[in-house]
Amino acid sequence: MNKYSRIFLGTAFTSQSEKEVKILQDYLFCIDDHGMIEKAVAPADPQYQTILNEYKDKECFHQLQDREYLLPGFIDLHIHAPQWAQAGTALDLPLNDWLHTYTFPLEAKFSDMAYAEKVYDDLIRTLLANGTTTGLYFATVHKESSFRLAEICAEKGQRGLVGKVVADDPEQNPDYYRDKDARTALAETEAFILEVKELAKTTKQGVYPVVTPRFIPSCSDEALKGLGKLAEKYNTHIQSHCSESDWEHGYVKERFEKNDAFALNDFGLLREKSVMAHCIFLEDDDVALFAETGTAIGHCPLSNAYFANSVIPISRFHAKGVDVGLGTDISAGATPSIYDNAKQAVVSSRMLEDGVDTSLSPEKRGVSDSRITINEAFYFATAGGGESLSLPIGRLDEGYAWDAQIIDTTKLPIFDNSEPLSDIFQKILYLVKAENIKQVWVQGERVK
Ligand SMILES: Nc1nc2[nH]cnc2c(=O)[nH]1
Repeated sequence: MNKYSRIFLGTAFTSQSEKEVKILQDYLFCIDDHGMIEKAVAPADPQYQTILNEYKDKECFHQLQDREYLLPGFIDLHIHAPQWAQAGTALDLPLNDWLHTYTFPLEAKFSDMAYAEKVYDDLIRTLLANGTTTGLYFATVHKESSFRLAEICAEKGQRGLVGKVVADDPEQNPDYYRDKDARTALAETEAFILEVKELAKTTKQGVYPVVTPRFIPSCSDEALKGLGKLAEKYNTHIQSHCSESDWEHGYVKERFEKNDAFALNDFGLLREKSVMAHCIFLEDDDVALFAETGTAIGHCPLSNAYFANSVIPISRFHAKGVDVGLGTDISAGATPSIYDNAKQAVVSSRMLEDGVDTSLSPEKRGVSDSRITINEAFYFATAGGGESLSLPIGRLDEGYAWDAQIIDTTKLPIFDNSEPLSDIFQKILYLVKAENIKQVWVQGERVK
C-alpha cells in the first residue's frame, strides 16, 4: 500500500510573501488521498532519496520534463459565467447602460437549460485550460441553470463557488429578467444553498454555494437583509460588487447616505468569507471596515479600465490589511486568463503611480507608492485568492490542496540554459498562453 497517492518531482514557484517568490528547485511533492500536499521535500532532506527510490518506478510518480515548471493553480475571484457568451463584445457603453442594453438580455437567456449547458461547459473547460483551478461565479437569477453551473464545475474537476444571482428591485431590473419579489428570491437562494451543499458531499475538490446580491442597486432592502441572514445561517461565502463606478458608488450614497461598504455591512454582508468585486472608491474607513470584517477585494484590472472610471489604489488597500485576489470579471474583462489580469494589475498600478495627464508636472501627475510588482500580482492570483476565500489553496506548500499548473517553457524565448530561475518565473507570468500550460491539476486530480 502506497503512503502517498501521487508524487511530483519538479521545480516550483510559489509565494513566500506578498513581495517574494519562493523557488523550490527539484522538490518532491507528496500528495495524500484527499489531494492535499502532505510533504514538500527538498533535495537536501534526508528523506528525499528514500521517497524517490520507493516511488520512482511507480505509476503514481510524475517527473517534470526539462524546461517544465510548476505553478499553483490560479484563483479567479470574479466571473460572470453567462457573460462568457458576449466576451470580447459590447464594451462601448458605461456600466449601467451596458447592463440594460446587452447584459440583462443575455443573462435572461439562461432560463434555457440547453443554452446554459453549452455556455457553461465551454467556459469551465476554457478556464481550466488557462490554469484557473478555482472560480468564484455569478450565475444568473435562474436557480436551475445556476445549479447546473455548480454541477459542471463538479464534473469537470474545477473548484467552483457559485451564486444564484439575486436582483429583485422592479425599479432597477427589467421585468423580463429579475426575481419575482424578495420572498421568492430568498426562498430560491435557500433552496440553492441546500442543493449545492448536497452536491458538495460527492465533490472531491469542493463546490460551494455563494450568497450573491448582484449589487445594491439591483436589490430591495428586504432581499439584502434576508441574504445577510442566510449567509450567517449557512456560513456561506458572499459576493457582490462594491463601489465600482462613479454611478454605482453615487447611487448607494444617495439611497443610504453612506458608502457601499457600510451599507453592505449593515445588511450583514461583510464577513470573513465575503469577496467584493472592484472596490475602487473605498475611503479610509471603508478600507478599515474591510480589514476588520475580513472582507476581501476581487481586483479586476481589465474590467476596471472599462467601467471603473478610475484606477484602484490596490497597493494601499492591501497594505492596510485587506485580502486581495484577482478576477477576470468576464465579460467586462474580455479574457479568461488570470495571466492577462496579473499583467494588467501591474500596468494599471504603474499608470496610477506615474499619472496620465501630461498637462500636469510629473510630481503632480500621479499617486505615489501605487505600483505593484509582478511578484505581488502573482501573489494576488494565487495565495491572496486562497486567503480571500479562506480556503487552503493557492500555494505549493504542505497543508495546501494540490492545485497546480505544469508550464512547458520550450516555446518561450529562453535561449540560455543558465538563465536564472527568477527570470524564467517572470517570463512565465508575462508570456504564457493556454497552449504553454501542459497539465492542470485540482485536488490531486488531472483536469487538463
Ligand atoms: N462589471 C460588472 N459590474 C456589475 N455591477 C452589476 N452587475 C455587474 C456586472 O455584470 N459586471
